[in-house]
Amino acid sequence: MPATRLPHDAKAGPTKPEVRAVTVSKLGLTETDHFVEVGSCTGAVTVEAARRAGRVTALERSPEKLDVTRKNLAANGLADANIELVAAEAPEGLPADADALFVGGSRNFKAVLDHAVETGVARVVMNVSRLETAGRAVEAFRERDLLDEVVQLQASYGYELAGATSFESENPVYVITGGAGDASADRGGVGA
Ligand SMILES: C[S@@+](CC[C@H](N)C(=O)[O-])C[C@H]1O[C@@H](n2cnc3c(N)ncnc32)[C@H](O)[C@@H]1O
Repeated sequence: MPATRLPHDAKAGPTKPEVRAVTVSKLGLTETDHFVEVGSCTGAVTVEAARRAGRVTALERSPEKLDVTRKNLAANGLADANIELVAAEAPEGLPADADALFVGGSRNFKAVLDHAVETGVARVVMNVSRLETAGRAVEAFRERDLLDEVVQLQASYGYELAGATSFESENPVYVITGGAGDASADRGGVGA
């Protein structure tokens, strides 16, 4: 896969490359999938998902940020890909035929998860950085029988200090994974 270029920036993004790698892996995207994203912001995840999924719908409540998504998709040669960009605050605007859903923005997340259950989304991944929101999100997955696992990721980046290598740490991110239906074993779920 080519490296993801993000020449256009937006507040609250981008998701770090290491977190994107795990997120996209958990989503298990294939070329027949309709991938849906809530909160595309810089489009960092949108770009990587669009290289794997057959169809993409990206929702972003901020029209300015949606424009950043659009520009970064173009910067990665994906301007003509099968991607629909929707300026809406989910659950408004969510399609009913998603195979894989990534919740990158947490507003209304319970209603978003309700929609995932109602429409039988096979793979759902939600990334959360704030502890309290992570706790509520895990509960919401569990209450809806969506939960497979929770992974806490924390990357530290090495930099040179006095001729040696020291590390600068990023905030941890909670990657909550699951899905509707009986596909837990296929997703490698551990029944968290
Ligand atoms: C943490 S950022 C996502 C970062 C993104 N994954 C990236 O790499 O740039 C969260 C984004 O979700 C958007 N958002 C939050 N809740 C939303 C909702 N219910 N519907 C649509 N967008 C939402 C916010 O406007 C914000 O741009």
